[in-house]
Amino acid sequence: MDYLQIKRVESLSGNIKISGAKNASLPLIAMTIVAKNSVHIKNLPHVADINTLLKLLSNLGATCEFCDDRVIVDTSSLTQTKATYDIVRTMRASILVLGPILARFGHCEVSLPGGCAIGQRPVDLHLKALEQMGAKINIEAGYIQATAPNGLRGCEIIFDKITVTGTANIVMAAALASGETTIINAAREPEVVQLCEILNASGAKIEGIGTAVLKIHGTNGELVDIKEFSVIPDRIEAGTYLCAGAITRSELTLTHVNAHHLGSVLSKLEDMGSTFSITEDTITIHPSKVIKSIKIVTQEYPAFPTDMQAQFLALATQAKGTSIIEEKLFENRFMHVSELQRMGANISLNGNVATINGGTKLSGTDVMATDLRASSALVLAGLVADGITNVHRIYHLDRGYDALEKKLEAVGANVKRLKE
Ligand SMILES: CC(=O)N[C@H]1[C@@H](OP(=O)(O)OP(=O)(O)OC[C@H]2O[C@@H](n3ccc(=O)[nH]c3=O)[C@H](O)[C@@H]2O)O[C@H](CO)[C@@H](O)[C@@H]1O
Ligand SMILES: C=C(OP(=O)(O)O)C(=O)O
Repeated sequence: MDYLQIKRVESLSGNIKISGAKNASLPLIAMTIVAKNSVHIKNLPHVADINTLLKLLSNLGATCEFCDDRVIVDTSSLTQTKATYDIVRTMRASILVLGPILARFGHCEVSLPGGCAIGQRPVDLHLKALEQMGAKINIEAGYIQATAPNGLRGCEIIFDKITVTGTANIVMAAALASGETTIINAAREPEVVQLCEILNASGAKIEGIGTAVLKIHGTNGELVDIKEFSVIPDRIEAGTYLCAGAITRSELTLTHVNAHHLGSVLSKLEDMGSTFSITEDTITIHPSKVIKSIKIVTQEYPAFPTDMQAQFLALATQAKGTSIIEEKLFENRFMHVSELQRMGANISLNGNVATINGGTKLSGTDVMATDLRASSALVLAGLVADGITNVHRIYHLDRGYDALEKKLEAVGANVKRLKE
């Protein structure tokens, strides 16, 4: 198994190119199931989750030609409609194939994803919405069995909670359904916006894109003609490298990035003392010597993302004073706290609220990554910890960070991928 060895660095400098967004690529790859043509997707990140979803589609009968950061997916030969446990257990986002396969074939089986390291993460809202659209859903032997022999029908869906993949799933299903579907309390994340925009550019009709109410006019089973497109930049990867600049007090420039997607992250970093120079596709962080303490509550977009909570928690260990971070999305997303404590951080946890008494000296040691963003939080801590930090179980990190150690090394960090 690989691990990352990180040595303390005085400072970083240079440019980091941001990759395409994992969380945008996944629904966009699933979307190829509702296409009548082969689809050319550009700017995909080199991360394990993308390979997993492409493997799932290949198992179902699609052809996927992957070259560098591009893929051509052709689902015209897709015949299988069962997403099996061996793949779904490695990536929850496999649930994204449920809506499109059901809408196209009238039946689909997907292994129940179950919980994961950050929380229970049920898919009840996806299933309830599909039932409202006329699907019959049966859960048997760990599988979701969904049928809609007469096709899905548009209707009004009110999500009790905002769900990102739930919104994406229903948007794709509704695009092929008959009639009009209204999703109330829809997710407004840029990744959902891109999915809707690509579908619209391909002949679908979705109104209210980027708002909490989406109106989707179904094509009544007619597959859509999807044009070639490029995945939006990864705002969470970008946020992570901005935290690397802030924690090492280094000026870094991110390229191929969209600052409009990073409003709440930039605003919190500003509150902590950093300033920024921003162009259409670059962000340069000018960090302050003294990092100020912060108060953060994770919420749905456009508020502060849960996917940046662990990285800001690592940053807060180096701030002057006491920071408070409240996690509102996932009940178990503080697993990095005990590892940061082992490095010397002064953090107390009370339910879903972490209190971080900053300004502690961290010392490098062996630490265990517990999930994707916990992994990058430990890397950030390792950049400023005395001695050597070894981050183990980085298969979590590899799910969602494209060449993290290479990107950090290129700006002067001492990060090496080694074998156990
Ligand atoms: C691949 C992808 O895009 N992953 C992102 C997506 O995950 P994902 O789409 O899985 O997260 P959701 O937005 O669905 O989850 C939000 C909250 O709703 C709950 N919920 C969700 C669905 C449901 O049927 N029932 C239910 O109770 C979840 O447990 C969670 O508490 O959004 C999360 C929240 O921004 C991010 O952390 C993930 O990085
Ligand atoms: C939680 C994340 O991803 P997933 O929903 O795929 O687990 C993430 O990207 O931080």
